Amino acid sequence: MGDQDLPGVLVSDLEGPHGICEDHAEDLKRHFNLITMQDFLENKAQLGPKIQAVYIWGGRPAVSQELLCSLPSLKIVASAGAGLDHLDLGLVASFGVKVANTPHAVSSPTADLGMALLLAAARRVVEGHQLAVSPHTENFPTDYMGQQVTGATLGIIGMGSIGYKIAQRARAFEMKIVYHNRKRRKLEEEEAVGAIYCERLDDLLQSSDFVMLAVSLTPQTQGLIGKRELRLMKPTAILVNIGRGLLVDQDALVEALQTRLIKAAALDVTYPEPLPRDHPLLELKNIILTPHIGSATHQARRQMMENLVESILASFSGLPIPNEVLLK
Ligand SMILES: O=C(O)C(=O)CO
Repeated sequence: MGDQDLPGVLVSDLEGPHGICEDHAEDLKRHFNLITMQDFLENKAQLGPKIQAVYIWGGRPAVSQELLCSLPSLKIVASAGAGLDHLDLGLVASFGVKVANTPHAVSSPTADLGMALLLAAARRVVEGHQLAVSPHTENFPTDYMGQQVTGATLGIIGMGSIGYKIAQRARAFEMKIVYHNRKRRKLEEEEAVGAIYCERLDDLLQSSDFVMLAVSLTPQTQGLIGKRELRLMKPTAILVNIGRGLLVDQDALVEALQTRLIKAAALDVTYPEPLPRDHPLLELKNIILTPHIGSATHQARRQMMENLVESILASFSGLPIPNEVLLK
């Protein structure tokens, strides 16, 4: 079968910063005729009817009403990662189109990164590296102190699969774990990681040495951590965000870090991404920033691609779709 006979799948780009992973393209091309957004836009009338799936990588391409209207054969929107805040699920469903994502592929690497940020912020690893390599360093200070992780209390906000994997890792650090979630976990799941449910977010904020945001961004969670919540946290507390930037009121966070209302923050996600180069968060010493790399391991990214292929192929064959996202 020639490329043109394979089912059409829309991707943002094949290369560049917004492209799909380079080494994935060859695998994808064995199953699909990959059509880039640019090719589609240049020839909508001919290519639109051929496209049966949209492959979202790094949140792109954006799926708008206009796009959905120009894809009459579309069966599925397959989105890499766990977060779905870039998609209007109701809109997609109204076109009779299915949605799938890859929550299982990303949960372990994202939890690993959450722990890496927690440890790095607690022990001031990035600042320490800068000190150790600086040409101006003559002696190592004896008072270069961090926060102890072992035995500290970790408050996890969002106890889905990522939050739960963080709890599993934190247990190995002998941390006390409290969590806040829309729905309480089963007793045996709580006991397996020694996690205590906090019905009130305020109680978690007041008692935690580390607060980990592992919750999805929804209209209900946007701005979850604002001025009031930051004030409730301990002055020695560290905030880690591996969810989405908009979970936190960023201006309030800047102020809290500048005035030492809290000790430090470690963020894999901000808004926008990247931050403008003159953003006040970039000036602070008590912050660690990473460029949204929760799922960025070769293994996870390959599994994400393979999971998307499985979901797309299942939708074409009318089979149950692995990782289908159902409207709540
Ligand atoms: O899976 C996601 O949605 C992520 O953003 C991982 O970092």
